[in-house]
Amino acid sequence: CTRYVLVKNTSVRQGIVDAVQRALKDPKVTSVVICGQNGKFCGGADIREFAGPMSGPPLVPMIHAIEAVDKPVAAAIEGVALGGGLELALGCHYRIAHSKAVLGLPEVTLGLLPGAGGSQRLPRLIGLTAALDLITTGRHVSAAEALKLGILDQVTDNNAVDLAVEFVRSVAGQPLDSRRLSTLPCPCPPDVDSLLDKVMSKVRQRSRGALAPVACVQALRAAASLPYAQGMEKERELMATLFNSGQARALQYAFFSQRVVGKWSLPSGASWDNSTARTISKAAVIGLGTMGRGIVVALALTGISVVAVETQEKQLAEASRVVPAMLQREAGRRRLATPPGVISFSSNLQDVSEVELVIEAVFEDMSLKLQVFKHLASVCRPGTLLCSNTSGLDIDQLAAVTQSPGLVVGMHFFAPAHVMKLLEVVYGPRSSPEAVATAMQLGKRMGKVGVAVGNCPGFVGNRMLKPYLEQANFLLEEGATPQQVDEALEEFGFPMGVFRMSDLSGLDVGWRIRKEAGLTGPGVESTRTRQGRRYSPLPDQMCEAGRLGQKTGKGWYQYDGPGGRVARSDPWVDIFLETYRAEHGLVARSITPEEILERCLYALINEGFNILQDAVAAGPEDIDAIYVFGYGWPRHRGGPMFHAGQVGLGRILERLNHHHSHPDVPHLKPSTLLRRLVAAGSPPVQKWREFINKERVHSQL
Ligand SMILES: CCC/C=C/C(=O)SCCNC(=O)CCNC(=O)[C@H](O)C(C)(C)COP(=O)([O-])OP(=O)([O-])OC[C@H]1O[C@@H](n2cnc3c(N)ncnc32)[C@H](O)[C@@H]1OP(=O)([O-])[O-]
Repeated sequence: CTRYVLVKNTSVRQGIVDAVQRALKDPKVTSVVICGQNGKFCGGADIREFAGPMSGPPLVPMIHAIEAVDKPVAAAIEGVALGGGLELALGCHYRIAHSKAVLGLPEVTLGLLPGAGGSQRLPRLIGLTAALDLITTGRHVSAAEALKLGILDQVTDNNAVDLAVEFVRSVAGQPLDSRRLSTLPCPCPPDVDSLLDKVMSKVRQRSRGALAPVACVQALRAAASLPYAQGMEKERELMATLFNSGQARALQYAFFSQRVVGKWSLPSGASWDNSTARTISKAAVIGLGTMGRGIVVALALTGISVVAVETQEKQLAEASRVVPAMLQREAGRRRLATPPGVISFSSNLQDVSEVELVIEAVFEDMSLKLQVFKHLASVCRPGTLLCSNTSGLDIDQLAAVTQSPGLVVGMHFFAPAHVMKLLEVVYGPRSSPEAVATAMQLGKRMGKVGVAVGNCPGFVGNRMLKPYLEQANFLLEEGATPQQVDEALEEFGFPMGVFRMSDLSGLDVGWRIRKEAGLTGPGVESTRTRQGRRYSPLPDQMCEAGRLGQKTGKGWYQYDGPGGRVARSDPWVDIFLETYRAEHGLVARSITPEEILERCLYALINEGFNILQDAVAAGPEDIDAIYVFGYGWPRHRGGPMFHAGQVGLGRILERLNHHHSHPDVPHLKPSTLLRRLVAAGSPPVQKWREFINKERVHSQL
């Protein structure tokens, strides 16, 4: 048995073919072990290669050739065996892995299916039911789980390559027929059709409009019902359709944008590679409402010790009971051991004096937050980082009441904070690179996708949401129903339309903010123009009628009772809208789903261009990551800015101009950046950063 170590570069496939051929010809070689380099088996195909024509030997025949070899071939899996990497291992006769290795077929997350025989070999190895789970979710599995599922033959805590060499030597000369997966039948449960139908409806529901999960189920149906060669033909056909779809491009863009945002930079020139983060081991959270509790759990899961402070005794008692259970549940969900005794509860702000970082998560009220920050500035030791979990308040104003404004940043979590992946790290004009780097690193430790954003009302996510919500309300005034608007948005791929979402989060949240902004409340005249802009008082009137959403059992929809989850249309809302229109002399017209999407989504996208223009976000990837990870934007549509590129910037500009010129649909004035991009020939989204920087240098923005 001779070892041929494979080169790790773009010619990996050629390397494998050459090495296997040499091994076959060499009479001294009785068996073969395929391993990776530097402790990594293979992360799969290079996703960047998908944009151009593939070079080198194709994967499918290469894997077939390996499977057909009449000397035993084992894959020695260290690090990762993902996508094409695992498909290669499935072509080997044996698979031996290190206990820390991770395996999976994540192609579905890139808009593809395991198109190098994976959709046909994996079910033959582990059965249809388990293969459906792995392939339609794309989830990674540990070596221990892979062993249990039957993907692996052996797992070791020692050197996997050494064990694989020993193993293949021990089986040399034994018959290999039963090890060639393509020749085996696919183990299926008796009710195979009903299983496939159930999984199909589940994937359709989970990722509405996404093509890849559906194609994965179709490929697995072929594995269950057709001979291997025909199954491969089906796999090839489905792969070709997916490969050329806009969805695959969108999902591959989303893969890279998730990584691009980690390489943050600020307008000052500070960036991820020239700023030093502090490592935090002790933190505090102030305020144990829904957000605070989730943040405590997210911190505790990283092993950071947390002082959880709540001054209201009743709330504190409840949090002390609920938070440990939340921690245990979340640790279980992530298959982690529950970190022991890392949380201490207190009603005394004085108890945060020894921590290195504080996250304030009190009620969204500036005067309350200012009070807390003043108090923290006097209690904490010098050098403590002070962060605010605000969803849109001015970070600079908070920084101004502390002795070290450079150590103040926003950490905007999304509810539930221990589950949702997005974290907006908000830097004010005085935030230091060290503070931003620390918050970003802390977010990464918590498993978040952190995006550094500038300080402005609503930051990126909520600032873009505002025109989107406005247009949705205007559409109700003009004749749409909440169901029509929601259905159009859900058809587009959002898990929930805007009104269903508003019912879930509570209509009073926005009502309070509008009252604080002087847009509604006692003494404010009930007109459709406020502070010089078109305004819809519909959501305020819903709140005044006590319809706060699910929590009151009534909102834009009706529910079975307070806390009910199933939304049903409510004739009360129809009458309410008719009365409102009559009072204001509005004549309901028929509104198409296309108009709903244009008005809501293009308004949001237009604000995205304004945000890029104002340098509140460093690039379109930042906005797209925020919307995909925090606002339910369908991942298979890449994000709002990517989507704008797919639709065509010229088309977006033309439709915005069209709606803007309509006398009763203001606020849709196209952004200067959008106009300039169109004038420059609509460059692809990957070129926008460069374009914006050039325009800025030439003072065109
Ligand atoms: C017929 C064909 C059938 C086959 C299909 C497939 O195989 S589909 C593929 C199926 N495979 C997958 O879906 C696996 C996708 N990859 C992953 O899940 C993770 O990267 C990881 C678990 C391998 C490592 O996680 P980690 O946290 O340790 O590291 P990290 O995530 O930060 O990445 C480090 C750098 O590597 C880059 N890069 C990584 N992978 C690829 C790639 N395949 N390609 C290109 N680039 C890739 C990544 O962009 C980053 O670059 P940067 O920003 O430094 O310039």
